[in-house]
Amino acid sequence: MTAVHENHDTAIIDNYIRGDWRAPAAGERIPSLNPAKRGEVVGMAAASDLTDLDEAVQAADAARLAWRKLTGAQRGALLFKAADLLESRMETVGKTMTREMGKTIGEAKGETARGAAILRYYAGEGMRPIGDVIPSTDAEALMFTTRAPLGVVGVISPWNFPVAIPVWKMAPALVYGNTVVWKPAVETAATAALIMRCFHDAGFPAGVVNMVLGDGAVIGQGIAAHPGIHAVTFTGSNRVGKQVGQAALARGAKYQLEMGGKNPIIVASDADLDLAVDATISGGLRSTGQKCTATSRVIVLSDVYASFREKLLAKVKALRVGDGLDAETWLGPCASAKQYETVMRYINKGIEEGAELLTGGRQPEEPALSEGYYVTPAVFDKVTPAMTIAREEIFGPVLALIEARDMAEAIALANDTEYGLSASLYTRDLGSALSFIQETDAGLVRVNAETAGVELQAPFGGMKGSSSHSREQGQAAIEFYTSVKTVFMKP
Ligand SMILES: NC(=O)C1=CN([C@@H]2O[C@H](COP(=O)(O)OP(=O)(O)OC[C@H]3O[C@@H](n4cnc5c(N)ncnc54)[C@H](O)[C@@H]3O)[C@@H](O)[C@H]2O)C=CC1
Ligand SMILES: O=C(O)CCC(=O)C(=O)O
Repeated sequence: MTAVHENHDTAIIDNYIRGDWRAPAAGERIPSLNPAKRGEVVGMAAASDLTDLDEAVQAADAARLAWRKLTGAQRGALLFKAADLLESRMETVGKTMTREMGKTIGEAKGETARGAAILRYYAGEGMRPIGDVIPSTDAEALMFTTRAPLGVVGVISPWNFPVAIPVWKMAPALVYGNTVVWKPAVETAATAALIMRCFHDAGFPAGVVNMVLGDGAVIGQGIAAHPGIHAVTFTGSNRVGKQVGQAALARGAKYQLEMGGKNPIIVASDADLDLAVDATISGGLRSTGQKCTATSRVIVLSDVYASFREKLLAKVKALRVGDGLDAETWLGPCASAKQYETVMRYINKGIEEGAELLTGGRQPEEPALSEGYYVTPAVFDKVTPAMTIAREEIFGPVLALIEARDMAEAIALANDTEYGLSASLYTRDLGSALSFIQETDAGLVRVNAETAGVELQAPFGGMKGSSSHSREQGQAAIEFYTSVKTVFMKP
């Protein structure tokens, strides 16, 4: 059985275990739906149970000794092949991603290209140093560090970056000699199957990389608690992330969590307001605001507040909402009914708590869009730091304008959150930029650039409640996916 029957509109999406596509043991399926067209089923994904998970863990365990014995260059060569395949399938992957979770086709193809670039980056890591020689106090001894893989790594990934996130977790796990059991979000199961197909066609040995689809509470929690899984990496909500971390900690497994954000952009009095407006829109509303790095709080200094608000509103009102497959669309639907309901709940809460909705926050009026989970981009004015829309992650196209008297107050407001993922400042003043860099509590600090958009070769992760204080991507990945061995050797 193949994973995705591309010529049909509805794909049958099986698990991928021990190098083969497998129907779930219990025969159950969950639909992956098109959020732009209520009722359109993109794929019927395996609704696996713990029997399927056990089989995948056994396959990953059986494959790991042979896999770790390969050289990094040999493992990297397979990742290079997977990168070429993913790149060559960009159209199909991009289109499937847009149909499953709604982001525009341009963003979806861009993300697929990013996935290929991440695979290539980690393919190259197979040839790079993995340790240091440390002078010993014993003249006859050679002392050095090397790194060992952890074993079987469980990967739990969300739907908002269905290619980039799992790839930036699986590629380093694999190149450093681990085997993988991956549970993608079921909302993007068809996209996940296309990634697995690249690994399969690249010739990865059976069992090295496995995919088990299913309900998060069953398979995700099953991965976190499974005694055969040595480390767990998770991206998603704070609520689930904490459960995953606790389950892994309880059995002594290594874990890494990347969770939410409530990311601020500060617009200083001397900022180029046009650039700041563009960054606010791009950072806050691209991918329909469904990025952990999305701009959510827009903190503007009093003396430019009114002119910034006017420029922002004019541009936000002109954004075109529609099906992500339509080349004219700037903003697609929310990814699912659940996400749509969450966003509408926050918009209503904002109004109830006294913020002023200046634009958007409604279903678009075009009849052609009545079948999708669309929300017009919303801008709230008169937002105070205590309001729910200023405190909780919304994950939707909602911007909250907050006024600050001066830079000191703006930075204090920016830090007034349980999260600490990304923060941005628009200014021309070096002093303000330096104070912001030093004082802001965020893992990603951006000056004259939007809050979203991470570079694959740089460490990525948050402070405070946004992460387990670890970093992903770039050279930082080696810290999670390997264990350091200090070797002391004498003749
Ligand atoms: N940091 C980020 O990039 C993301 C943040 N979110 C936030 O989470 C909110 C809810 O989105 P969801 O898709 O429901 O996120 P979620 O945290 O439920 O899902 C993320 C992943 O965890 C899995 N999962 C769900 N329950 C689990 C459990 N009990 N144990 C282990 N794994 C489990 C899911 O199947 C998915 O693969 C969003 O509104 C947004 O605020 C969602 C997706 C990504
Ligand atoms: O901003 C980005 O490029 C990455 C965002 C991200 O990691 C996320 O939303 O989960």
